[in-house]
Amino acid sequence: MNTQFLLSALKVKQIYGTVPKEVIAIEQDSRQAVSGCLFICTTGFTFDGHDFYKEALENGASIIVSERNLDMDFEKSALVIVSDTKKAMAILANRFFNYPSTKMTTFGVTGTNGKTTVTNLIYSMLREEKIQAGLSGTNGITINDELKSTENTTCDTITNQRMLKSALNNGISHMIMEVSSHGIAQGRLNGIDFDIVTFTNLSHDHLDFHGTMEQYGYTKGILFAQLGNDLTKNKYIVLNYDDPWFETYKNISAHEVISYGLQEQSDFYANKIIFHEDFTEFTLHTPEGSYCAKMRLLGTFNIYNAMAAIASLYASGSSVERLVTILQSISPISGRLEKLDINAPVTLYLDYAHTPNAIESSIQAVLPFKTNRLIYLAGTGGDRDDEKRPLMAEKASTADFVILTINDPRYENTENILRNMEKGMQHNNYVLIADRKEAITYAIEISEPGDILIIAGKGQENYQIIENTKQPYSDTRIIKEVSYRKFKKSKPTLNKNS
Ligand SMILES: CC(=O)N[C@H]1[C@@H](OP(=O)(O)OP(=O)(O)OC[C@H]2O[C@@H](n3ccc(=O)[nH]c3=O)[C@H](O)[C@@H]2O)O[C@H](CO)[C@@H](O)[C@@H]1O[C@H](C)C(=O)N[C@@H](C)C(=O)N[C@H](CCC(=O)O)C(=O)O
Ligand SMILES: Nc1ncnc2c1ncn2[C@@H]1O[C@H](COP(=O)(O)OP(=O)(O)OP(=O)(O)O)[C@@H](O)[C@H]1O
Repeated sequence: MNTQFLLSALKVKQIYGTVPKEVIAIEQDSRQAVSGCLFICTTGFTFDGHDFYKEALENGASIIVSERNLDMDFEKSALVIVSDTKKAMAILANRFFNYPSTKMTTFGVTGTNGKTTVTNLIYSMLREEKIQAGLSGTNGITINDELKSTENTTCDTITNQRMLKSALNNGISHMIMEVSSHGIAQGRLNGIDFDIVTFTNLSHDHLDFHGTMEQYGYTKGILFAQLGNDLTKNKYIVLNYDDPWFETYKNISAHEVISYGLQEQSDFYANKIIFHEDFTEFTLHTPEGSYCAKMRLLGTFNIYNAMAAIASLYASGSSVERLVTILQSISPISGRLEKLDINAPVTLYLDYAHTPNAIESSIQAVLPFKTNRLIYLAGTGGDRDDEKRPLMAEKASTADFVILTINDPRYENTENILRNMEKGMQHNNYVLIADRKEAITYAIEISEPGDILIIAGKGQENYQIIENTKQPYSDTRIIKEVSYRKFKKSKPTLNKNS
């Protein structure tokens, strides 16, 4: 791209040296810098990108964008000083990739729980309609059904713009993005022209980062504000009417609100709910009429997720009747209260619950089928929100027996994590087992015919974070091996992803 044109998007404070005619790439990570690229220095939580400009130059960067003067040879490369490199990064990335989000229907889904489920439902429904759709979130980026893993649920600004551009080049017309509160707070979404933003719910999580629930809620609200005030475009906010943040969020943007919930006041509401062991039935009332809905997803929380997805697609112009038909055929989302086929006299669910509210929701979902004991394995991560730990154990206490363990220890002392969680236990039927594999083995070993087991915390993730490295790890693999040993009924079917 022509450098003058690119830089004219900014109020530049000072330019040292002569800028080259063209910029061939933009990068914020010196390790990714390539010949002829523009490197932007941003200050992070761990490093200051300004400390890496020399590495970027060695890798061939021809322009450095910085907040301060740097010791450089201006004969060889140029230095552009701006007041806020994070803001500049989004402005430059959007211009460099030519504003791809403005050329697609772009969905953003945020909330404490349910983002992956709702985004996957929207994606699957669109794919079922043969619409070219892309998806980004906790499981990575999927373009044309091809999955690429990513570091974050919500990628950094430049990766986002590159992804959107690549999606556009691949013919994608609808992009669905999981939006984390970290992503919003760090401006990773700046410049993304969302058409529909959807809110699932807000409950205790990530307070190590946000400090208070108010700050956490405020941060989520920024996404709704970012829909803007330009009413020449039809944009929508899809909100959970039953969440206490509904009233706050509904007034944040000038755009129309579409609400969903279990109360008649919502635009989309569900009643006459019948829970079956393998599916759920309910009547869905919508602005287009009432329908008998059926889905293979379980629990009241998934009725909320299904309504969030349907209401979001209704906002983008889909027919509700058609969406209700498609919903029936959608498979449960991998690792989200997913019933695993282990050919045993117990029922075992793999779940990703790692917040107090999610644990409560997953337990509520299986209670209608409980005939014997409910055994719940709850895990949490090290070096993250420690306030939620006792609250998680408190919610898990609804189960008859609880195993407290760890998801990703990182650098934290495992004893410390478990003792923290233990404080919330409401009865004495529990054990603390730091090693997750041992904990899962224990849960299955003590199970008896008729028991329900929920193995929560990691879902289908294929790693465990120990110190700062991701070690290969899989709950599914352990579950299948141990249950085969215990029940010896069928050989476990393991594929390379399990
Ligand atoms: C705490 C946090 O959110 N950190 C995120 C942040 O990293 P950071 O601020 O620490 O960046 P840094 O490592 O200090 O680097 C600063 C700058 O120096 C540059 N640098 C750094 C090193 C080097 O050698 N060369 C170099 O140029 C970096 O590219 C960067 O531009 O910005 C990075 C780029 O956007 C993110 O990848 C990183 O996510 C880390 C890995 C992370 O674990 N984040 C979690 C908390 C997170 O964001 N989670 C949410 C999901 C939460 C949920 O819902 O469960 C998510 O969206 O993933
Ligand atoms: N709408 C909901 N309300 C409450 N709990 C939910 C809801 N949807 C999902 N859950 C619970 O949260 C877990 C994680 O679901 P999901 O992955 O869809 O959420 P998420 O917001 O993407 O999570 P994360 O941000 O951690 O990736 C599920 O396994 C389930 O236990």
